[in-house]
Amino acid sequence: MALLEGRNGVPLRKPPNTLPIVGNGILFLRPRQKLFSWFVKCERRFGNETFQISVPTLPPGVVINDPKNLDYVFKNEGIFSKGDFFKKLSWDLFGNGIINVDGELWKAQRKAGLAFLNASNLRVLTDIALPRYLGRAVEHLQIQARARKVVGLQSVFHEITSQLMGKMAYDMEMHANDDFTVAFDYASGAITERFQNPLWSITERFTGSKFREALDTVRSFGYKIVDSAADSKAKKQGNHSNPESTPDKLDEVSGSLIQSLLEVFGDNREIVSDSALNYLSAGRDTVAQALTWCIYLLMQHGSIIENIRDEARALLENTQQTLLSSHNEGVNSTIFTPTSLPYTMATFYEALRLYPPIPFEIKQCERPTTLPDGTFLPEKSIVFWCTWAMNRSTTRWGDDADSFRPERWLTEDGKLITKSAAEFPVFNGGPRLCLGKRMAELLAAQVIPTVLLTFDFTPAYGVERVSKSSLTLPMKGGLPCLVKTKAL
Ligand code: HEM
Repeated sequence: MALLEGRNGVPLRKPPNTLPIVGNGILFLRPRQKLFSWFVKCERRFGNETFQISVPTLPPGVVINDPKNLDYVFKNEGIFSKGDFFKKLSWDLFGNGIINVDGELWKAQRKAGLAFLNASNLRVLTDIALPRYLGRAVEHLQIQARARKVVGLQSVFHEITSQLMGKMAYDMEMHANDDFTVAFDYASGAITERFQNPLWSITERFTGSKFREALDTVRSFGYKIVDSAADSKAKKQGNHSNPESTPDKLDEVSGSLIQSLLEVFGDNREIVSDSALNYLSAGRDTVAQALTWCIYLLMQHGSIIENIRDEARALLENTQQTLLSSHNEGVNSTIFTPTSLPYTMATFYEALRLYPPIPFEIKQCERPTTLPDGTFLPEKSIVFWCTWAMNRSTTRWGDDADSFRPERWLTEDGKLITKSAAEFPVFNGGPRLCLGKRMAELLAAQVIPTVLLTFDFTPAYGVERVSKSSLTLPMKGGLPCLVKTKAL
């Protein structure tokens, strides 16, 4: 394998404390919070300069921080692929799912996803499904408030996104605390550890029995989704032939993702199952985590909560609507959209900036290339960017980059500022831009004002919350809160 040569003939700098042989490997064994801080320190030391990283588990690699370089990576999907390295380590969990493949297999799954997330399905999501599941969450919180019980808010958000994805994508009832979810969480943590532990293939032989059990649970759930899709198709056909039955719009679109996958991949049960599981993980965990970190930050910034409430109340008053109404099943939250609530969306984006649900990204070079800053990358080398650190760059976000300040996302006349994917890579970019970006925004626009107008939240934890080991950013121990119902 070729070695890194440098930039315009000059060798790339290495981070301080790089050791002979193990390079920066020891750092990768430390808790992820320490690793995040290390990347932030490196970003502040090197700025936009690409630097070299050496970890015994990784092929030769560089860390990029310059949006110009990232833009080049996004636009050259043919050069920068998921690569053998990533695929090998995450294969047991993601298999042939969209997150783990390139080429034709990726294209076909992306097409199925685009069909699922079309405008008319998203309309059913915002107008019927979300108000229903959000309404159930509000009811649950009201009961907990009356009982003065501590509530785990991360689980509440997870429950909303599980029900939503379960019904719309798979036509299945799914919940946040089912065996599959627990097993998936465990397996995701174990896969992340593979990226840090050079001896994983040996250590897992001795310590991996729980991991293997978790993978079995995940896999059998994948097959359950596929089998249930076939049943549900038959049931629907039966209903249509019955003139008495009037399926609601949600029933009509439910299961549309799995049905598209079945159409594309026919009876290849394994690929359909891998793909379904990948979509499930991409679609429900990320949003639930983003909402959790957002409320966590808001609990430390009471004035921002008041601004969100004012914005949402003004909208309800102007349109003479009420949020909780006995006529609706669920809440009447449809009026809350990304366009109608710029301050709320600025807050959501600011939370995503400080706590990006996918904090690290890795690509591998399929052939030699040179980045726009002149860094030469040989075939198979790794390109690494840490969204967590890029989003805290003082060069790009100012001296207060560490502060939670939604106003930075607003123009003087209150309009939302948009950033390019390379400047703000939270949703990735280029042809592999997150397929669910719009869905995530629609969810945030309804969930955040609804819960803040209906409840006061008080932290029921003593220390700063951190993320646990995972490919995404779950809050370790969840977000325990005391909840008080507000008079509307
Ligand atoms: C705040 C919420 C979300 C964030 C921050 C987020 C972020 C991302 C990121 C960074 C990637 C690139 C991952 C990689 O290739 O390594 C991605 C891909 C993807 N996301 Fe999201 N996502 C979110 C919500 C959603 C939702 C709601 C869905 C709906 C199903 C979704 C579906 C996908 C899919 C299918 C991909 C793979 C796209 C491809 O490779 O072509 N995401 N997302």
